[in-house]
Amino acid sequence: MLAISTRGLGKSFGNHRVVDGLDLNVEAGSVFGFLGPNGAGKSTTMRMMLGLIKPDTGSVRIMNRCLATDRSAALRTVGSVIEAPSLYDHLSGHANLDLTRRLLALPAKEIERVLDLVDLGHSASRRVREYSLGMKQRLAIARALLGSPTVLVLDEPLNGLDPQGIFDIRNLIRRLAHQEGRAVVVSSHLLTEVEQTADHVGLLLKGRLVLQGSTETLLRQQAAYRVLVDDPSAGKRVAANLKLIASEMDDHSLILRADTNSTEDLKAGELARALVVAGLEIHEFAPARMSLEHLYQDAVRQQERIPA
Ligand SMILES: Nc1ncnc2c1ncn2[C@@H]1O[C@H](COP(=O)(O)OP(=O)(O)OP(=O)(O)O)[C@@H](O)[C@H]1O
Repeated sequence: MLAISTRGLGKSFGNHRVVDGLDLNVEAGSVFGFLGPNGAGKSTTMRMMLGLIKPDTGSVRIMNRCLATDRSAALRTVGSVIEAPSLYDHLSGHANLDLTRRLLALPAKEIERVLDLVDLGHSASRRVREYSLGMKQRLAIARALLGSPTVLVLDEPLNGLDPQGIFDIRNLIRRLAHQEGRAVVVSSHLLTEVEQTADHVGLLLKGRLVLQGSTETLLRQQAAYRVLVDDPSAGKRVAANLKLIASEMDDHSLILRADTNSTEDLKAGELARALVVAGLEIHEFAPARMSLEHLYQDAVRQQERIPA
């Protein structure tokens, strides 16, 4: 089931087409990583998903309700944290949540439930000004969870966090999707983090969706090999002759792969033969995993070939 879908979603500011014909599909009970560099249009898209700004073209459906024609029913199923969490620093975590709980006319026990979910029960009576950024982020997510929305939209929730903060938020996001059955949309430009968190990804470049699908499937689509040879520079030349993309790792091994836009598959035998024929000594040769970073670089290269 689709928790959020957009069809032909578009938005311009003046002459600048910031979001251009997006068909996004966010599955229920899964994490959707919304990727793209700064200025790609992620926040604008999320704002349209939440009804904060009006699209020029296209539509948004949330839990099968049309945002334009059934706005309050559609938005009732969504919680969000957009940009920096706006919390009252001089109040406790509990008091911050209580303000929103009262506005939503929810029972008092709802606060304990969301505090438990984000693992902040022990710090609930402390003032928010004493919280780390990661704790503030978790508190903001707790607030978004008041009322048990089935969909959560989080804009850059990992920004500015230290490794422990990232780890906590990543686990929380996965738990909310996989154990609690919510759809969580997470925007980010941190490819490695999203690769470890998101079940599905969508990559936005200059307002256009250039890649969308299951993270696992996208990464498995194309063969890649990790090769350690005695002369990495010569290895790179062999790769270039075979029209392969070569990335040199810190240990001087090479990750060799076909461009994801190429229809040619990379054959291990052909590659090994070419390296040997070039007089290289192969110390290691093993299948390698593609990364979102690779897919991202390919998508950027592809887009540069297409005139805007
Ligand atoms: N209200 C606005 N008026 C004019 N231009 C805007 C407005 N909001 C966003 N933009 C422009 O639209 C483009 C996309 O911005 P957006 O914030 O959606 O990108 P983003 O992918 O979320 O990037 P970032 O991570 O930097 O926020 C940018 O060029 C931005 O300057």
